Amino acid sequence: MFRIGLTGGIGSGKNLVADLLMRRGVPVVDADAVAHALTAPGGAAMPAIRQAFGDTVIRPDGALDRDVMRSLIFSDQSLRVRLEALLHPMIYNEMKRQAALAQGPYAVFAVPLLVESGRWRHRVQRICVVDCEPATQVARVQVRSGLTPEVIERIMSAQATRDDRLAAADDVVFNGADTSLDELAASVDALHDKWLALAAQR
Ligand SMILES: CC(C)(COP(=O)(O)OP(=O)(O)OC[C@H]1O[C@@H](n2cnc3c(N)ncnc32)[C@H](O)[C@@H]1O)[C@@H](O)C(=O)NCCC(=O)NCCS
Ligand SMILES: Nc1ncnc2c1ncn2[C@@H]1O[C@H](COP(=O)(O)OP(=O)(O)OP(=O)(O)O)[C@@H](O)[C@H]1O
Repeated sequence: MFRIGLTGGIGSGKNLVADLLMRRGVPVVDADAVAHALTAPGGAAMPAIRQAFGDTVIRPDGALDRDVMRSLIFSDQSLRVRLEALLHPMIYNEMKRQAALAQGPYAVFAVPLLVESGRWRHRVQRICVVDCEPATQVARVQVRSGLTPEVIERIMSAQATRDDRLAAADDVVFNGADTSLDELAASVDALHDKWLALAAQR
């Protein structure tokens, strides 16, 4: 199957683009969704997380305490590396399992850290970047999560820069501060047509 990697910085609009594609019947395998399932109560990653980070990162219901873990990993790079080393292979394996069930001319892999990670780049035929101004990322995430601009900027500094991401892109969906949802849907429709045509040529 033709494979598209969909990526973008925090708050760029990746989830919106993925939803628009899903509404067009495209199978989307989503790294964030898999990561959340692995760290939910009873999630498969929780025993290893408890072992590596201790009980303070576990909520009473057995789920990952996301606020505690966020403050740990975005203030200490070695802890972020430790969490990623544990979670990323599990995320990847589960995404592979889900992808094997996908049907259709092409599938989309939504991966926030696609450009940063060596794992994905060569496993997709195209990279699509959802792009917006960094200030728009901060504003959107602030509204959505209530995190402070300082915390959001710290998360952004653990990600590829806008330029690095754009340099890796085969396709770009611009979703800036002034992009309406109708404009975003029109960009997604155009890409969907393009990817269907490319998938048909293979
Ligand atoms: C730190 C955690 C607990 C915070 O949880 P929270 O619910 O606030 O965020 P969520 O998981 O929904 O991620 C939101 C966004 O944060 C950014 N982000 C998450 N993890 C990372 C990371 N390791 N490095 C850089 N950015 C990250 C991405 O843009 C992602 O889309 C969580 O992000 C996590 O477990 N991260 C490690 C797993 C990972 O690397 N996930 C990225 C997708 S593979
Ligand atoms: N063009 C837009 N118009 C209005 N709201 C938008 C637009 N693009 C994104 N948003 C809003 O901004 C927030 C972030 O978008 P979204 O969740 O799609 O981003 P993301 O890149 O998946 O973020 P993350 O990396 O944090 O998961 C959401 O609340 C979304 O509804």
